[in-house]
Amino acid sequence: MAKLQVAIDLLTTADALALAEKVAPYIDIIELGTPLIKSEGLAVITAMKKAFPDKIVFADFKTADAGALEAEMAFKAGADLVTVLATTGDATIKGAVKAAKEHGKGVVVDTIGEADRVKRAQEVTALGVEFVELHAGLDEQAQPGYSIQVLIDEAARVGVPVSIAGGVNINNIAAVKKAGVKVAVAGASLYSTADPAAAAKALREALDAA
Ligand SMILES: O=C(CO)[C@H](O)[C@H](O)COP(=O)(O)O
Repeated sequence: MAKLQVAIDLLTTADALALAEKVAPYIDIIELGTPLIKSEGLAVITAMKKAFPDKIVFADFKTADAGALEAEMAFKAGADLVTVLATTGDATIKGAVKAAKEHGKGVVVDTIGEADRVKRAQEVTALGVEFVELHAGLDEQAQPGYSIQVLIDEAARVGVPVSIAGGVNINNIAAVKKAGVKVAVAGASLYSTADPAAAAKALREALDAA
């Protein structure tokens, strides 16, 4: 069964907690977005884990260096998963994985900016990461002609555990699921809507549909 992850790209802990409260019944993973962590610091991770101890808390650090140190910071603050960039060297990913093993936690590799997402996903899976995020970031999504279909096609052929992030919404969630993802990540389609709880419920139902 695929998991549903809410990506919280808001800027305050209060707003993040309020959104999490609304969508919590329908989601498995709470992602604290990179701008949120830069705005509020590690304290937002601790606050979220304290408020939702049964959810998987995902710290979107997008680490590019000092993998062990940064992963350690995230885990000590309460994160269950932390992201490292696919574009960084294997040594950084290995360092984060080592810290994860020591804490009983996990590393997710984010392919944002990676030229060959499929090849890199296969390479880094061998380093012991939990799964790889096939990701088109917010700036890439804003480019003319962007379509999430490219990520869906990659997920269908990659052959290793992946999530998709890059504009997941109610119109494409069935195709995202059909591609065999481990996790579907939804950000703007939840936090930018008037009724995040209803939107999360609809995504959950679509994901769980046979
Ligand atoms: O990590 C991110 C941007 O770097 C976003 O959280 C991710 O792209 C998911 O959000 P959305 O569904 O709005 O694309």
